[in-house]
Formats: sequence, structure tokens, C-alpha cells
Amino acid sequence: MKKLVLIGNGMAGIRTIEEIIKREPEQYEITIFGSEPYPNYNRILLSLVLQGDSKVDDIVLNDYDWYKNYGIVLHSGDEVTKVDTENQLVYSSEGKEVPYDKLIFATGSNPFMLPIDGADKEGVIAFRDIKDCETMISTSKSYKKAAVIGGGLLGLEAARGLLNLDMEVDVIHIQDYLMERQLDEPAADMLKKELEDQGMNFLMGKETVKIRGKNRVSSLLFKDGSSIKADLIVMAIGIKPNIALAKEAGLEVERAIVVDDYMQTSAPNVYAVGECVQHRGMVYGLVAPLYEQGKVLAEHITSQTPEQTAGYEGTLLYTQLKVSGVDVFSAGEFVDKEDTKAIRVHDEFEGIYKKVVVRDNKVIGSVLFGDTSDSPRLLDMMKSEQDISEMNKVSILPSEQERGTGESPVVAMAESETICGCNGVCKGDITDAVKTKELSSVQEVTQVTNAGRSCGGCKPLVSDLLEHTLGEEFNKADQKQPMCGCTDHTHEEVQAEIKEKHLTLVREVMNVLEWENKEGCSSCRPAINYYINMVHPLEAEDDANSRFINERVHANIQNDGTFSVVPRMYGGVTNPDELRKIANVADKYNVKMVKVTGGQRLDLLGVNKEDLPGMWEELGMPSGHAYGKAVRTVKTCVGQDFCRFGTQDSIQMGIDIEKKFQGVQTPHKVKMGVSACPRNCAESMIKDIGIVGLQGAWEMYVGGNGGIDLRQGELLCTVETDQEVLDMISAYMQYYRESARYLERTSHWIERLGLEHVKAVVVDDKKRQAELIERMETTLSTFNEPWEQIIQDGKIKQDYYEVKVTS
Ligand SMILES: Cc1cc2nc3c(=O)[nH]c(=O)nc-3n(C[C@H](O)[C@H](O)[C@H](O)COP(=O)(O)OP(=O)(O)OC[C@H]3O[C@@H](n4cnc5c(N)ncnc54)[C@H](O)[C@@H]3O)c2cc1C
Ligand SMILES: NC(=O)c1ccc[n+]([C@@H]2O[C@H](COP(=O)([O-])OP(=O)(O)OC[C@H]3O[C@@H](n4cnc5c(N)ncnc54)[C@H](O)[C@@H]3O)[C@@H](O)[C@H]2O)c1
Ligand code: SF4
Ligand code: FES
Repeated sequence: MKKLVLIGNGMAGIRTIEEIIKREPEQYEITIFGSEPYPNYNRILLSLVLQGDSKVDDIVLNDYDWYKNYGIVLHSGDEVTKVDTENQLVYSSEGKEVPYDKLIFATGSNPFMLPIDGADKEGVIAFRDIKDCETMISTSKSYKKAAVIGGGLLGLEAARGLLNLDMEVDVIHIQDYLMERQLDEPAADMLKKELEDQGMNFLMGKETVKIRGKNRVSSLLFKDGSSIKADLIVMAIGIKPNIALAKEAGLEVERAIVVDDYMQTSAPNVYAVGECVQHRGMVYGLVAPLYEQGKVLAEHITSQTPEQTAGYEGTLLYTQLKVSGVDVFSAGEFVDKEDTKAIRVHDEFEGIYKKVVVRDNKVIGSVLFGDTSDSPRLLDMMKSEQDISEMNKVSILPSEQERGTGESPVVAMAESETICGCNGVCKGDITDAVKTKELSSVQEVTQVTNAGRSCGGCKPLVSDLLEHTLGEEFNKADQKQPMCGCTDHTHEEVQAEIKEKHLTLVREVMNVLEWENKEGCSSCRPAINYYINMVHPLEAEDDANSRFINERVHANIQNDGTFSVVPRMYGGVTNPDELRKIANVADKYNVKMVKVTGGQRLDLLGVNKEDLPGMWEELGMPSGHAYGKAVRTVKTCVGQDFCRFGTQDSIQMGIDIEKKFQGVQTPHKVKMGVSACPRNCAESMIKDIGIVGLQGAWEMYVGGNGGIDLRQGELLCTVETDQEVLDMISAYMQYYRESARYLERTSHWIERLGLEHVKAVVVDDKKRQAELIERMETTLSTFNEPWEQIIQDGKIKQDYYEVKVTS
């Protein structure tokens, strides 16, 4: 057997070996060297490990048994230090000398590190491998302030992960807008706004010139003389191909190792794939092109007629950002030029931006923000260089109505359209595999076709396609989604176990359900804490440390590290006494701004954390819970006492609702509105619960949302009396509390369950309705005004307000 040696046990190298084995399992005796001490893992998913959605063990792509099963000799943790191309030998750091007939370089890249004063200090790292990921996770346990240098894909994914680890995150970007290599300015601005809302702080147009600190980093200095504090610095300013070994071996290198269309280097029998490669002047940093290169090389070196195999011609690049809550897509040429024209849709209400760039009647690039469902079709048009001169230009970006609402975009996709960009798998490949190989779960589709095996971004589409192809045979239960990377249990299973085993402590849940990550993470701990309190309201022990910072300190943290204070004003009604108190504390504590909120409250912004207890004591008003996953505000219109259209007393109804349900913990925030006639001045139709008065009756609308997922509420029921309104809210909200997943807004929850189902439980089934109301009453009986407790408890004051929690 001929000897094949691979240098680099990473994603591109091992995919090439998989492709070789698939074609000719017996042709080569394979030896692999990898400097990292692990089997091949999915580097892409490090972002999800950091974000708490996956764990290191889950991202292994080929475990040690895989190498054994295929008779591959793996030297992990052993670096190749020299290649002798004349005698066809490689030498390793552990003293191995291995001959080859064919050699593949797949040495990847190294992160680029700024060569500035202080870059060698403790606490300055990159984000490239498992070690970096583990360093960030462990640093977050002792330090709180992180700075990410670089507002590209990697920097933003790192920043999201660090936020999930409860760190404060500054992102320093050298350009004036984010991801300038993938986005144009409007899309980048929308992205920045969304990420700011998620808690990131941006310093734009800043060039870092020095890192200060004794042994460990303590601050960064910028060219303009300003500086910021930091306990951890993550550099994400690009990568440089790892070519030192190839250069020393005498291979032709420029920016990377130069290869021809068969991935052959300048030396005989030596090939290269992956990020270390330069092909027709291009160096790639995403897996899709690297996998295509691997396929071409595998075909070439396993073929009896290698010169007749198809060569590699380059890849059309496209990217997606892996940050939850953000949909961004970018492909091809997206910058306007003199010879290009663009079709644009910019819907500020929906938070959607779409741009399609056209040259010579062909789509050559696109940027999508907020709704990326057009991406497979646009990619297909770009790849096939479709002539669009006959097309109505508006139909290139159809609205949701034109596409048919509620239906997954896979239904309308052509068989040739790509579903999994990373692995180049199109719709037809998947439907064929599902039918011929009788596949019934996403996992099986991934095993057979590779779709979903890399960034995972296509999994929802794969699942939709599976459902569409299988029809009634599709079993949702097979598509199990674990709560996070710490466990295999789903949200539903965790909740059921809490009930069945009567678990009342967060730690107890993690122990009994054998959490793989013993400490849990910032995704699962708040969810478990919510579930134990919801299931056992009288016995659960609330764990403040499992709450997000805002809920822990009962105030909303702002982008400059100060907090906002929102006292409760039932139904949006206040009086001179309250206003005087608010004015007094605003003066005394130098509040930066007093702002009327969309929910008809007064927001005191720019408060120092240490001042919070004192302010609340002097205000003597209840907390508005503006920071919590809880019942927030009940907005009201002036109603029948003042408005000539008013048919009901909306103000009193709003006050009654707010007094009854204030502070109830819910899976996500719940906003309400009461209008006294269908003119709807309190915007009841875009609230989680909206009440609208009619002559002698009240309508109750549910599932509305006025935010990024704009959604109109749907009519749940019409009732006659005020008491019925309160009862229906009790039953509905309790059912939401019990059946929604933590962090699922009512609008998403109702779409998942369907209005008819919710109606059947909450309105039609009187027995269940009564039980839900009873359980809500039990929860309501446990309500405590948080600030009353904090003001009286010296220890809480000391732990959360005097000791610095966030800096
Ligand atoms: C956090 C993160 C998120 C990412 N997200 C995405 C994404 O969403 N989509 C996407 O397409 N891409 C993404 N990427 C990029 C993607 O991971 C890379 O393009 C891909 O891993 C490159 O594969 P490679 O095999 O060329 O290099 P690598 O994966 O870097 O593998 C090279 C391996 O070779 C080893 N090696 C180097 N020199 C030697 C030597 N002399 N001897 C032995 N071993 C050696 C290295 O230690 C390394 O293990 C992401 C990258 C990171 C870091
Ligand atoms: N979702 C994804 O597809 C994904 C995610 C992570 C990483 N990656 C890949 O990993 C590689 C590394 O990613 P990356 O984001 O580091 O590289 P990048 O080159 O895409 O972006 C680096 C960013 O850093 C900025 N920058 C450069 N110098 C700077 C400085 N001195 N101060 C502040 N900002 C500076 C640049 O303007 C640029 O926007 C890339 O190949 C990327 O494609 C992809
Ligand atoms: S909703 Fe109707 S009753 Fe209320 S203020 Fe508006 S018009 Fe008047
Ligand atoms: S698109 Fe990345 S795995 Fe399918």
C-alpha cells in the first residue's frame, strides 16, 4: 500500500481523508500528525461552546475510534518540524521519521496578534482553539471586564460568548462600521444596534497602541490617547496562513502555499488543502471552499486517471454570523460600483434590510439582515449566473405575503438550491437521501449527507425539509433539542423531572439530572431557576447567582455600566406626590436623564449601582420590574372618564391587572395594554396580552409583539365582566408559564402551540382553566416587593451593591 501522510489534524485535512476513504478505503496507509492534543474537532462550534450552547465533547467530529476503525495512525500533540521533499520524509517534534508517497499539508492558519507593547501579558489571547475557549471560560469566573479587539465575524461571536459568561464586553473596532468585509453600512448599523441591545459596548474607529498592566493586562491605550480597563483581551483581527514549515521545505509560497487546480504544490507528490492554501491568488478562511478543495484532491489522488479529474475552480463565498437573535447573510460582491445596480428593501419597522447587487443582469452579491430566508435562492442565482433581465426585479426579493406566510422557505426552493452552504448540499440531495435511505431525523440526514455538520446554521431548514418530505410520518419528538451544551435533556424534560422528583434547588437539578458540565452555564442556570420557582412556588429556593445581572441587582444595566430605575406606576397613572419624590431623587443622585418609556413609566437613567438602594428607599415606590423576565407594564388609554369614544373604564382595569400580577415571573417579559375602545390608543394589539373594551364586554388579544418580531395579537376570547378578564389573564398567563420554554416570548410560544390549542386549554376546558387559575393564585401569594427586602437586608446590600458585581 502507498503511504499517505497528512500534516494538520484540522477540519480541511480530515475532510480530505474522509473523501479519500469514501472513494478508495484500501489505497493508502494513512498517518496523520496534529499539533493539538485532540482528535479532529469542529473549530466553528467553538463559538457555540463559548456561548454555552455546546460543550467541547460534543464538537468532536471524528473520535479516536474513527482513526482506529480505518487503520489510520494518529500522532496527536506531535508537530511536524521538518519535511524532506527530496527523500520524501517528514520529521516530528517527538522524534518520529515517517516516509511518504503522497504528502498533504493542511496546517491551517494562526491568529494574527497585534505586535504592540504589552501583547505578551497574561490575559491577552486569541480565539482559535479549545485552549483559548477554556481560558475565556475560566477567566470569566474570576474577572469581569473583557475587551475584544476586532469587530469581524470572530470578534462578534467571541463577544457574544463572553456576554453569556456574564462578562462586560467592549468591542474595539478599527473601522467606522462592523464587519466591513461582509456588510455595507446600513446592515452594519442595524447589526450594531441589535448587539448593543444584547449588551455589547462598541468603541469604533479606535486603534489600540498599547496594552498596560503589571504581569496581567489591566487596560488598553488607544492612538487618540483614550483608554479603557480590561481584565481579558481577545484579539480577533484576522488570521495568517501557517506556512513556515512549507517555506522551509522549499515549496513555493506567497501569502500561502501556492497550489494548482489539483491542489498540487510546487514539489512532486506534495499537496495542500485548507486555509494554508493559495489558489488562483485566493486564500480562504471558511470551510465551504476548503471542503470543495478536499473533494477535488481526494478525487485526484484516488483516480486511476488523475489528469482527467475535474480541477478546483474557486468558490463563491458567503457568510453567516453565529450569534443568537441575529440573522445576517452576506455573499459575493456587495459594495456598489459604477457598473452595478442594486435592489434594496429597508423595513425599519420589521428591522429588515436586504440588498441584491446586479451587474450585467446577473446577481453578483447580496447582504441580508433580519430575514435571511432569501439566501439559498440568491446563492443559487449567483452560482448559476442566472440572467435576470426577463424577471420582474421586485420578485427577486418577494415579501412574506408573496411567498405565502407561515410556510417554510424550503417548500418553494428548487431542488438545485443549496441548503447547507458549508458542505455544498442541495435540497435534491437531502430529499433523495431521506427517501432512498429512509431517514427520519436531522441527525440521520447529517450523518448521511453532511448537511448541518459544520456551522449548524442550516439545521432548521433541514428539519423543515424533513418534515415536508415525510409529511405525517415526521415525528417532532425525534428532533430532540437539548437545553444547552451542559446536558442532553430538553427544556420539557427538565421541567417534568423537577415536578416528578420534587427538585427545588438549581444545584439539585444539575446533580440529579447528571449535568455534564457540573457548574452549568448562563443558558441553563437561569432557566432551571425559573422552572423550580414556577413548579414549586412555595418551596423553591431562588438562586440569585443563577439570574442574569439585571434580575440580580433589580435594575437594568446600561451600556456605560450605570443602571436605570423605573418605579411602578399602576396603569401608567401617577400623582404630584410621586412626581415630587422622583424629582427629588433625580436631583439628589444626579440622574443623567428622566425619560418617559413606551410603557408609560418614568425611567431614571444613569444611576450608579451603589446609589440604587438609597434611591429606592427614598422613592418608597414599588419596583417596575423593568429589568425582569416578568410582568412589566400595563399601558392604558384614558378611557370612558375622559374620552368621548370610551366604552369601558380602561384605567381602572389596567390598575387592577397590574396590581394583581405585578412581579409574576414569566419565561420572558410580558407587556400588557388596555384600551377602552377598538381605536386602541394603548396599542393593545401589539402586547403579549391586550384588552380592548366594547359596549358591555372586553376582548382579550394574545401573542402580540411590537418589537423586532412585529406581530399582531389574536383574539383569544370575549368576556363580559372585569372579574372574567382577571381570571382569563390568570389562566392564560399560567399556561404560558408552564408550557413555554424559558426565554420564549408569548408570540413565539403561541405560534409553536397554535391559537386553537391554547384556546382549547385556557378558554374551553373549564376544569383546566380553574386549575390554572388556582396555581396562579398560589404563585401570587408568594409575591414580595424586591426593594423592600433589599433595603432591609444589609448582607444583600453589601454583596450586590457595595461590592462591585460588574467591574
Ligand atoms: C471560533 C471560530 C468560528 C468559526 N466559524 C466559522 C463558521 O461559522 N463558518 C466557517 O465556514 N468557518 C468558520 N471558522 C473558520 C474555520 O474553522 C476554518 O476555516 C477551518 O477550521 C480551517 O480548517 P483547516 O483545516 O484549514 O485549518 P485548522 O482547522 O486550523 O487545522 C489545522 C491544524 O493543523 C495543525 N498544524 C499546524 N501546523 C502543524 C504541524 N507542523 N504539524 C502538525 N500539525 C500542525 C494545527 O494545530 C491545526 O490543528 C471559524 C473559526 C473559528 C476559530
Ligand atoms: N461565522 C463565520 O463564518 C465565522 C466566525 C468566526 C470566524 N470566522 C473566520 O475566522 C477567521 C478569523 O475571523 P476574524 O473575524 O478574526 O477575521 P476578519 O479578517 O474577517 O476580521 C477582522 C476584523 O478585525 C478588524 N481589525 C483589524 N485590525 C484591527 C485593529 N487593530 N483593531 C480593531 N479591529 C481591527 C478588521 O477591520 C476586520 O473587520 C476568518 O477567516 C473568518 O472568516 C468565520
Ligand atoms: S382607545 Fe378609544 S377610548 Fe381609549 S382613548 Fe383611544 S379612542 Fe378613547
Ligand atoms: S450551512 Fe453550515 S453546516 Fe450547513
